[in-house]
Amino acid sequence: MTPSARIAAAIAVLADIEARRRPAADALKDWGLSHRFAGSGDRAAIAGLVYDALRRKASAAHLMGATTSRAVVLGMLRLDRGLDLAKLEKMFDGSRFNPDPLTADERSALAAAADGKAFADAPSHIAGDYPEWLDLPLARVFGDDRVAEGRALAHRAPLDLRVNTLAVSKEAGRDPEALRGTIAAELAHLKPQRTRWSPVGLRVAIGADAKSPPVHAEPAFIKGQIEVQDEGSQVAALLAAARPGDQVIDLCAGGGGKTLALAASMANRGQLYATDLDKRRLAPIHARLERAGVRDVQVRTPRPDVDVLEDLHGRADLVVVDAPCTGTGTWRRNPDAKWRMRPGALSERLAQQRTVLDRAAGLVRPGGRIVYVTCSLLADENTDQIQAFLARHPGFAPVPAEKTVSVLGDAAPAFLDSVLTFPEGLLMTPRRTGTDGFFVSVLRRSIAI
Ligand SMILES: C[S@@+](CC[C@H](N)C(=O)[O-])C[C@H]1O[C@@H](n2cnc3c(N)ncnc32)[C@H](O)[C@@H]1O
Repeated sequence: MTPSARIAAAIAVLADIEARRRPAADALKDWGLSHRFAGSGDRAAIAGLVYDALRRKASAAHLMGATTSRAVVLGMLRLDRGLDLAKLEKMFDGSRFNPDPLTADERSALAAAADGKAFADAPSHIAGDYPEWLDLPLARVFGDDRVAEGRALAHRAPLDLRVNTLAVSKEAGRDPEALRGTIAAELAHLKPQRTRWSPVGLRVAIGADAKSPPVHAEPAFIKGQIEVQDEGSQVAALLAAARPGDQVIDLCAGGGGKTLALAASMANRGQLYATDLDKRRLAPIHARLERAGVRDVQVRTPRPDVDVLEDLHGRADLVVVDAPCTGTGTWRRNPDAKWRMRPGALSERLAQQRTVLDRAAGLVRPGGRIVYVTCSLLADENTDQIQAFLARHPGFAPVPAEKTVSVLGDAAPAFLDSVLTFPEGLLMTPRRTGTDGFFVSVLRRSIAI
């Protein structure tokens, strides 16, 4: 397919998403099924156009003065891909498979982008590309920076990998930097860069038209030496500071992303218990633990009316609560979710977070810690949730961010400068740390019972 035909296809897929209010992934899948001639490169490029258009949906529509899928794609091509009027005229030529020629209105809207005034009077939620109802909640956290934070969330995320020190260590010694170097050399064809904060992270940039590389087919992945994990998630697991020999509970283990990282910090020594409310979410963890060479994890699959952690009450050195949340910090990766999110979903998550935090409180030993993590940017799910927890559980106190970050070693001071800090914890964002948005709060239980 030509670049123009791909654009026409992306406009059709977006129109389907809007008309049938369906998830982008479903609409893209259907398009693929009914256009079997399209190769994998075409499909990836069309998906890239659709997701980029969703990322810039509000600003692109504002620029074009229309909310149609064609307007949103045109606005995105101008704002995000930097295509100027002359280039767009050539691509929108109306020939077979290509989009119709530009109208006079479209031409003048696109020309206006060049003078930089198109957003001078735009409200924050349009300039920052997020839903209007979230303007106040985001203003509460970021103030006037919310537009810049929203813009950073409207860019594509890179592909981040975590080097699994458990699986590589036999070949290169235990020094994480040496292990990272070994894997970086093995993946040289992907041009990985060392991540800034995580000492075991590698970052692969992905171009606008490029597919995500098939990491799952890499020998290093098959051998369990790398995992796909956003650097923010890696850092959140590092800040939990699980140590070899600890008794650790991962209460919301899901598919095990954090569990695997915690197990690596513990160097397979001690005991890590992984559980989740939903056994279907937990199921993939078994194969992942096996592939990663993790030996110190017991998976406790939930059972109806049974407390599968009953024997662990008041015993854990560390309980990690990777809480269910709105995912507002991951909008780079899920631009579709950004526009689909509703206030009802927030209240539901808040109730779940309360339940799981209260459960965690009963599991920690005196002197032990809860590490509460969300991939949300909203105060309701982060600082407010922790304040309410501390009011219900006066035996816990937050550990200051300055102390929490010390596990990052040489990177700690710059990391502390980059994050937003609160008495209850710290917040990473794409704009500040180049990661997904993650809130981390460390809560220590007092020794006195
Ligand atoms: C953010 S996801 C976890 C992601 C996972 N830790 C990872 O890194 O791949 C949140 C998880 O919390 C689980 N959950 C929700 N309510 C819970 C509860 N009351 N107790 C335990 N888990 C719960 C959900 O099923 C979901 O898998």
